[in-house]
Amino acid sequence: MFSSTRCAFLSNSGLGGCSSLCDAQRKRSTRFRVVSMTPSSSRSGDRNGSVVMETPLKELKKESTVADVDNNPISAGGPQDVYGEDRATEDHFVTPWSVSVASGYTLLRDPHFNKGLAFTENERDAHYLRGLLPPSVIPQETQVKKMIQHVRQYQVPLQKYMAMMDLQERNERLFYKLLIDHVEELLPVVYTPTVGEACQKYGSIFMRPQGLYISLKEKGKIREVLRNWPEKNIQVIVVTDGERILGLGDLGCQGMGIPVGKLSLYTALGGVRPSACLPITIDVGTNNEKLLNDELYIGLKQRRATGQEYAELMHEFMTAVKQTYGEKVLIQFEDFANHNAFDLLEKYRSTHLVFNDDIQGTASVVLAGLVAALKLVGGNLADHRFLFLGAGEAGTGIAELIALETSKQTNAPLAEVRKNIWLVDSKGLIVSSRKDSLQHFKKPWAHEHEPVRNLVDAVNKIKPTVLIGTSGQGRTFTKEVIEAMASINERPIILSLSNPTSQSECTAEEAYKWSQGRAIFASGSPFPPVEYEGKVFVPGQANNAYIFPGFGLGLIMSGTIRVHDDLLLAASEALAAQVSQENFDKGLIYPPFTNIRKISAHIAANVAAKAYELGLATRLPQPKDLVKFAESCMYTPSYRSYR
Ligand SMILES: NC(=O)C1=CN([C@@H]2O[C@H](COP(=O)(O)OP(=O)(O)OC[C@H]3O[C@@H](n4cnc5c(N)ncnc54)[C@H](OP(=O)(O)O)[C@@H]3O)[C@@H](O)[C@H]2O)C=CC1
Ligand SMILES: CC(=O)C(=O)O
Ligand SMILES: [Mg+2]
Repeated sequence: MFSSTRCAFLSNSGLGGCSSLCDAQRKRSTRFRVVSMTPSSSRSGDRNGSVVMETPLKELKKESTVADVDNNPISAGGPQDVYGEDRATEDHFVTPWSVSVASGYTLLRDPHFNKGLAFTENERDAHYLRGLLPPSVIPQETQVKKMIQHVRQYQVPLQKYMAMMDLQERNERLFYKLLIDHVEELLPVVYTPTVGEACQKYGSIFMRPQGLYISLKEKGKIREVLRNWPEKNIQVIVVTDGERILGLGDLGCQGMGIPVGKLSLYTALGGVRPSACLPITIDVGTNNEKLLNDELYIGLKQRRATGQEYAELMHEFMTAVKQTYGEKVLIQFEDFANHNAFDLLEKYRSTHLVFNDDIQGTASVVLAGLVAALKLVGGNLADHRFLFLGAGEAGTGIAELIALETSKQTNAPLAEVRKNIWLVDSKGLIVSSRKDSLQHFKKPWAHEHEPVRNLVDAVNKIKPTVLIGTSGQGRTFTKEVIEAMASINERPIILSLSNPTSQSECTAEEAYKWSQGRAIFASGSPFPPVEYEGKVFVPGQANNAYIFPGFGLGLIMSGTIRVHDDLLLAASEALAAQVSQENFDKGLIYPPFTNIRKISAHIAANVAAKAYELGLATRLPQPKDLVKFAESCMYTPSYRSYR
């Protein structure tokens, strides 16, 4: 469909494009690095199957009319979202290499550059859009208003989710603007709880791949698979193997919804460029019988590989990522089952920039909430007693960070402060006399105590001031449990962290009602405000989404090369400091998500400051004002003008 005059070049960050480089273009393009799109070519086009011609930047005069360079210090030097078009000789380009994206119909189909009806009259003339759009020019703000109405018209959360995914596929900047402007309303749509249902039904709602699938079939070829991804300057990868998706269990390959959702929060909440984010699902099979028998299941139809086969695939993946994207790419492990999660973290934490969100990110967010809660209930961490239902990744991760912080505050040995923290798993209270062989991550919590089988008895015996649910089992904080907490404490702190909503240990209403309105409550998935005896209680959301976007930004902007526990403490401290008196007055222990970008900038700054202090940051010199620097690094989704 492209004539020689209309066919435009494709930039390193533009999707889709013309199927071959036309002659006229080829002539003009010799001064530039130009990618001719063949079916196998990628956006950077430095691979077999692409025609690549490069010209160093000095041969291109810098020009001032390209208004859309990502003004982002942390992406400088790498491929950026730069729009140009095929008037190559007019020196329209500012990147070191590559330029230009498709124009006309192809431009409208490119989610990175599409602006829909917001294309101006001039842009419509310049980019061959005349006639391809209805005549009205509608600014982005108005498009946002229209889109939020569109999403609101759906009553079913999954339909809202699909409307959002559809928008992300059509117009990325509008998607992010909408998400940022309506974050409280849309977080439950693109993230928990709805993303859980989306993963369960991924096979039937699957439209277009949104991330990379690396299965056992790709063993031995993972570097090649990584090169198939159209973006080259990757800064954050969220990877899952789908074995423990939220509290929904093994969803195999359909767990992809989680990395996709988490990374959209990296951008919306933390300001990391979308093109720097790569969602990955490792498919080693699934043990979910329902999926194995489902003809629409999108993953490998085999039982999960384990042992050496699993370890080898993961090792090839970890090695390939570092070789492809370098030392400083951040890898976030997400929703692995605990029998792999702890081992993977242990194995790679000293060689890669990795963290496990469920173990470490969750710990950081919960510690922040607890520190804030102490302002309402009084005392220091050391004065409190903690009981967990659930002793897996989240439970033991949080327990360890509380112990670490308490030990720092009191100078008491870790082993000593751990004695104030108790965990219950599916077999009862974890005590030293337990006959079953405890997994290694439970052992530090096996204190001297008689065996206790159930949670109510554990509450009555341990007399905790804080009860934390990390069991993945819904409605396990029964009336009896919450009444017991309320009889022991004037202000019981109760956190039901399990996701999605169906797995929450109790609802907000139950927590407030059964404690006669005295509980300080937060949950992993959001609950609406509750009215109890004429008073409105607003529950907080204790979710790692508060931490990982800002945490990741802090690591990236400082060029940090390893994650140290002190960085998680720094993130936690920064989040706790963002809870205002107004929030406390409402009984909240987390600030609202409406301010999340500001919160993320503070988290990023505190994390980066600690990384510099520990000598882990490689971006030198250290910026003077790290909060401002963090803000300046953030991607903003406003449309750029294409001149
Ligand atoms: N709010 C947030 O930000 C986050 C929330 N989560 C949520 O936390 C939940 C747990 O995640 P994670 O820790 O990774 O999962 P794990 O599988 O690692 O741990 C689950 C733990 O719960 C225990 N358990 C299961 N059933 C019961 C029961 N009936 N009674 C008591 N204990 C039980 C398990 O016992 P056993 O060891 O004996 O099998 C295990 O110790 C999930 O729902 C997840 O969505 C996770 C991360 C972040
Ligand atoms: C929030 C999260 O990471 C989880 O539930 O697994
Ligand atoms: Mg998770």
